This record gives sequence, structure tokens and C-alpha cells, in this order.
Amino acid sequence: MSAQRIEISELGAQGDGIGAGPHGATFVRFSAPGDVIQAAVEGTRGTLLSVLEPGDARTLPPCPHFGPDGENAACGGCAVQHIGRDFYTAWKRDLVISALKARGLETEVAPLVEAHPGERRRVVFAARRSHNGGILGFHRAGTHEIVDIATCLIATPRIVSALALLRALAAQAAVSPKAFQMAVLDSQSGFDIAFDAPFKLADTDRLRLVAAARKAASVARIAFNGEVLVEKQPPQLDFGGVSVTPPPGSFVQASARAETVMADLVSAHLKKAKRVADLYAGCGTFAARLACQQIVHAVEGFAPSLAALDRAMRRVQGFKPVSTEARDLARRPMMAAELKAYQGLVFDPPRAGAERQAQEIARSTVKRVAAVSCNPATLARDLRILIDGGYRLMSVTPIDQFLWTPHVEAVALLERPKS
Ligand SMILES: C[S@@+](CC[C@H](N)C(=O)[O-])C[C@H]1O[C@@H](n2cnc3c(N)ncnc32)[C@H](O)[C@@H]1O
Repeated sequence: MSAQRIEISELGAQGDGIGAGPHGATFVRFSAPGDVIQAAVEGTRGTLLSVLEPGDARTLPPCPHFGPDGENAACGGCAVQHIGRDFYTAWKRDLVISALKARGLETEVAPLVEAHPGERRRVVFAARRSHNGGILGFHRAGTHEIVDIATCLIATPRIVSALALLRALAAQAAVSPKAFQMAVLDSQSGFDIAFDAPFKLADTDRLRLVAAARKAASVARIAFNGEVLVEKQPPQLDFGGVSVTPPPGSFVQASARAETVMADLVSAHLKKAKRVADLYAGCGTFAARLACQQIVHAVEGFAPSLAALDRAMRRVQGFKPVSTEARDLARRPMMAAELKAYQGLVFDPPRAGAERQAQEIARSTVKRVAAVSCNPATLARDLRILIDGGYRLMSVTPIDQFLWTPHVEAVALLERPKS
């Protein structure tokens, strides 16, 4: 390892600054474009030693846990708090533009819908036992070490003010030295906490955790490895007037505001369709809202999420029917012939995208399609398939749901021109 002076020229896709080092392009975490830095270099990776001259893109990170000098060492929850707002928003939007370009899609991309501190309602913490209780926080970047946090600027204020309680609950569950995950959803009726651990709870540990949860007024439900231990009241999320109780630990959009932006774009685009298919529907983020005006068929691989949607739709009045179908769309995509029944379609797959499903949509007669994605690379691949199948790309909107991370969502709207 050798100490090198490096001029940082750009910000990479994972949020590392990139500059020319002795072995070519060198990636240095916590460096910013325009910085001149001193870094300990090993191969193509550098560790920031000092910033000799700060670049224009650099700003003061607002969180005390961020960066190589952060309290309790560098928290890995955020990657780019040291990048100023203008540069940051341009970089995030550019992640989408570059992915589209790589597939030959030179389309106009809307300005980034920005995220704000305090918006993340679902946070997955890392936790483990410590000599005096529990440690709760995020992994230090690139390590298994968990940084114990006293605050968090991305989480909702309710989650932040409950950090001591959450740490105490984590300590009750930490019956093995092994690290585990604790997903916390700040639902409208209280915290929905799902432990995902590589160990089991003995009966006595379970009773202790249940007793601690019962005492905590802000806790709605606790589940351990999928088993519900306590449900004082059902956790609830509002999807456009439909109150849904998601299954423990299931997928929900991490920020309510980002979810509303995405759902509004989808609903406006599909509003003229009489029947809509919602593929990769989860608990019905889009389906429930669309059912205000349209007949919806929601298809999803995780059956408990669909059961949650079914239960929620049975409780409301004045909505159009929502049918549900549990189906593995990667193995058994909805075929073009099946899609004949629908004039509108939204698909929102996991990071791997929906290649086979996109091939079927490309052969279908569906008039309007909304593609929602958390991975610009697979979105671009799937859009290419749809465009080659005759669809016209009308707009792409990047949405920042994960502030200060390299993750970006996008909603692409397509139309099949009249032939
Ligand atoms: C990005 S989430 C979107 C969920 C929902 N649209 C929302 O906004 O909350 C992707 C969803 O796809 C589901 N999923 C993952 N793989 C699948 C597959 N092979 N077939 C069907 N659904 C799948 C997951 O369970 C998850 O609910």
C-alpha cells in the first residue's frame, strides 16, 4: 500500500470518487469531484487519508456518524453526504441517463424528484449483542462491523426518537453473538418490527422479548424470523384511502412520499384504461389506488402480500374490484394472450428486472404501460425490449427514495401508438 496524491475527477456509480492513481482509475470512498486528496492506494482502491484541497462538489456532511472521521467510525448507511446538493441531484439523475444510454435510449429524463431527511419510514438496521446490551445501526462500509448510532438523518423522526427503545428490544433478541437484521416500519398505528436472525429464540428469550414489546406503547407488532410474537394492533399503511396491513418483513416502499409520487405518475398514465394489470404488485401500492376508478388484476409472487391486499379491499366501499393471483412471474410471466384483457399495465419488479415478462408485454396489445424500477440497468434493458416491440417511451422520471445512497428509482411511461 502506498500513499498517493490523487485528483478526483468524477463520482462513480456507488458514490466513490474516482481519480487517476498508479494503477489507473482509482476509487476512493468519501472523496468528491474536484478534491485533491492523499490516499493509501492498493490496486484500484484507495483509502482517504486527507483532503489536501476540497473540490467544488464537496460539502460538510450533516450527520455526525458519516465519513472516515464520523463518531463511532464511518456508518455505512449513507455513501454521499459529503456531496453538495446540486452535484448530488445531477449525479443521481445521471445514473438513470447513463443506464438508458448504454441501451441506446437517448430520451429526455425529467428532473430528479428529490428526497429529504427524515422521510425513510422503513429502515433495516443491523444489530448484535454487546457486553452491555445491544448494538444497533448500520454496517461500516465494506465490513461486518456494526456502527452503533445515536441518531440517523434519513429515518423518520419517530424512528430516531425510538432508537434507545429499538436498541433495548434488539438486546432482548440478541441471544447469540451472531449479527441479525431488524426491519423497522414506522406504520400509522405504530412500529412494525421484523427480526431476521440466523438463530432461534428459546422459550424464555421469546417471553422476555414479548414482555419488553408489550411495555412499549409505540410498538404495534413484532415478528421473529416470520413468526408474529406480539400484535397489539395491526400495523397500517394508507394506499390512497385503502388501509393495508403488510405481512411482517414484506416489501413496502421505503418512503411514503416517494411512493405517492410513483403512484400518482402511474395512475395518471393509466387513467383511461378500463382494466389494468398490476404485476409485481406487492401489497397493492398501485392496485389499491388504481381501484378507485379501474378494475385491477394484481399479480405477485409472495402470496401473503396479496392476502393483505384482499383483506384491505374487502373492508372498503366504493372501489372497483381487485382480483389477485399468486404467480412467479420470472418463471411464468403473464403471456401476451392473457394480457389481451387489459388496456393498461404497471410492472414493478425487484432489482433483477422483468426480462421475460417484458418480452410478453412487447408482444401484447396493452395500450399503456408504466414501468417502475429500483435498478436503472435492468429498467433500461426491459425498456429496450418494449421499444423494440413497438412501444413509444413517453417519459422517464427519476425518484430519490434512498437519500445519500447510490440507489435511485424511476418511473417510465410508454404507449403503443395506433397502427
Ligand atoms: C419492488 S417490489 C414492488 C412491490 C409493489 N409494487 C410496491 O410498490 O410495493 C417487487 C415485488 O415483486 C415481488 N416479486 C419478486 N420476485 C417475483 C417473481 N418472480 N414473481 C412475482 N413477484 C415477484 C416481490 O415479492 C415484491 O413484492
